Amino acid sequence: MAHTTITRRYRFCAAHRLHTEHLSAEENWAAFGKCNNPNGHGHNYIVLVTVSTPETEKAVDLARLDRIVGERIVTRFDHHDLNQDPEFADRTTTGENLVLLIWDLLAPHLPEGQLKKVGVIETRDNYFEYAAPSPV
Ligand SMILES: Nc1nc2c(c(=O)[nH]1)N=C([C@H](O)[C@H](O)COP(=O)(O)OP(=O)(O)OP(=O)(O)O)CN2
Ligand SMILES: [Zn+2]
Repeated sequence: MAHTTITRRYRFCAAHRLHTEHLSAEENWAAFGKCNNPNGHGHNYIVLVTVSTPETEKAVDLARLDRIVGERIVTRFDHHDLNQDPEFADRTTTGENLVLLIWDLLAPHLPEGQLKKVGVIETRDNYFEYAAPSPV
């Protein structure tokens, strides 16, 4: 069945430090280099949310999508330190972990099966993505 997809762009600014309590100071530095600096650093994150709808269903309204992403993601992370977020208590604040967390925070609030992909642009050169597994 034909599907249409829409990708909408959101933004937030946040600080983080790549660090894990499971490694020593030296091991953290070896693993994460300058991103392990104790003072942390910031990014202007861009989040790309892709929803897809079969032609027989009504697509999620963009105003509703904005509200969900605003409440669940932007308000939660904008001008915050990601390392202080409870979901990162035992996970490093990598882009890989952030994109998975954003997926997990959004999926339960969207019509079942409509969330297809989440992308996070962290820097000019770093893009992280998680996509729903294709049905077999
Ligand atoms: N596997 C991962 N490695 C790194 C991540 C990550 O999320 N997953 N993140 C970082 C840092 O957050 C860092 O801010 C990005 O580092 P880097 O690419 O070095 O960014 P710069 O803009 O400073 O790039 P330069 O190439 O040094 O100019 C690191 N690693
Ligand atoms: Zn960083």
